[in-house]
Order: sequence, then C-alpha cells, then structure tokens
Amino acid sequence: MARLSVNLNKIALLRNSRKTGVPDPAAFVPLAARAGAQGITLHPRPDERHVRRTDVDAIAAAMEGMRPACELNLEGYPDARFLEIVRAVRPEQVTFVPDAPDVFTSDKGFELDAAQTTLVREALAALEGIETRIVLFIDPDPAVVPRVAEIGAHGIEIYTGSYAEAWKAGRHAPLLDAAAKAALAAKAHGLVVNAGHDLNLDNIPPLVAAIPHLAEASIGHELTADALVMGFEGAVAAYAAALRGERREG
Ligand SMILES: CC(=O)[C@@H](O)[C@H](O)COP(=O)(O)O
Ligand SMILES: NCC(=O)COP(=O)(O)O
Repeated sequence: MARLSVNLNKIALLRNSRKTGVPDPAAFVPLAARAGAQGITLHPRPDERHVRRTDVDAIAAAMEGMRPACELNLEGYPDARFLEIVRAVRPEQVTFVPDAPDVFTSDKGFELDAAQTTLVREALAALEGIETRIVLFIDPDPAVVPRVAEIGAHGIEIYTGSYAEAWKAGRHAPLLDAAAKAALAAKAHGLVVNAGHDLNLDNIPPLVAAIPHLAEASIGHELTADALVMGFEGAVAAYAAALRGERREG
C-alpha cells in the first residue's frame, strides 16, 4: 500500500498572497499526520513563489518527534542552493527534478542525457555522507530506469501529470502501461517507486491497481483543492484511503 506524502506548496502559495502570514503551512503538519499522512513534501523553488527557505526550517521543526516515521521529502533542482537546504535540514528523502527556475510547474522528468547525468552525479557526490534516500523524477518511461540505477540513485518518482491529463479524456491506458513498466523495471533494479503530479481521487485507483508496489505518492494541488470542500483532514484521509486501494463510498 502506498504512503501519502502531503505537498504543502499550495498552502504556502495562499499564505504568500497576503502579508499576514495566514495560513501558516507549518500548522498543517500535525493535521496531515493526524489524518493519516505518512510524509510531508516541500518544493522550495528558487523564486520562492510558494515554499520559502524559512518554511523548510519551520516545517522541519513542526515535524519534530514525528520523523522518521513521518518523512520529510524535499523536491528541487539539484543546484548548490537546493543542496545547501538538503544538507541543513537532512530530510528522509530528496527528490531531484529537472525544472528550470521559471517553469510554470514541474512538467517532465529527467531523461538523463550526458549533461543531466553529470549534474545528478555531482549532486550525489555533494550529498555523500548524508543519510537520505535520493529519488529522481522521471517520465513514465521504462528506458530511463536503468540509467537511474547506473547513476546510483535510490529510487524513481514517476511524473503522473501526462497520465492525469490523459485520464480526463479516457485515453490514459498507454501512459498507465508505460508507468507500470517503468515501475517493474525499477523494482527489478531494487529502486524505490514513487509517483506524483496532478493525482486526484479519480485517477489514483487505476494507478495503484497498475503499480501494486508503489511506495509513495506525493500529492498537493488537487488535495488542497478538495480540502476547500472536504476540509483539510477529510481530504488527507480520503487520499490516504485511495492510496491504500480503498474504494470511495457514493
Ligand atoms: C515535482 C512535482 O511534480 C511537484 O511536486 C511540484 O512540486 C509541483 O510544483 P508546484 O506546486 O510549484 O506546481
Ligand atoms: N511530486 C508531486 C508533488 O509533490 C505534488 O504534486 P501535485 O499534487 O501538487 O501536482
């Protein structure tokens, strides 16, 4: 059964729209844990459009006593700025993404061409000695998986944005099949299999059925939107149940 890691980016985005500090993203850590989340994900982007560097420290502090059972997962482009945050906070998991600083949102995974391979190898070397699980964000493409293993990362996070978009049109089968093949290849290489981006209560069930060894899904945008209707703890509980493969009533 897959763990739920709640991404607090969008709570921080709402907080940034005023100068009052409301809502406080750190206040949602105990609420998420109480409702069944087994992780918190943050993506401190360079432009601090949502999660700020100070949020990472505040949320790590709010997780005091909860870690490592409830994991902190930091996502980011593996540059010196991000690696400094990782070294300072020492999260249980780091997810490297290939995002440009001005990207609208994460919209693709690593292909691991020569340049990206060098970038990731250098980042892995920079984190030598820091006990953290290093995961690479990849498209649902089994061909990339052997390169992830060869580089020495510990896992993959399958980008599910294209799957979620195709699901809306009922044309998600090919992407689901590709994701399942990538997940099987990762399992064969001893890699952890995570997933994330645009996952919601409708498109999670086929994904967890296709990838029974899915370890974790990090979910923020759609969960936060659902929380406006269901309440935050209700939404977290519903997403955690969906990742456990439990069917929704009604
Ligand atoms: C890597 C990924 O798919 C998401 O975790 C990402 O954090 C979303 O970024 P925004 O919240 O900035 O859209
Ligand atoms: N890695 C995916 C993530 O953390 C959240 O993505 P989304 O649910 O906000 O699209």
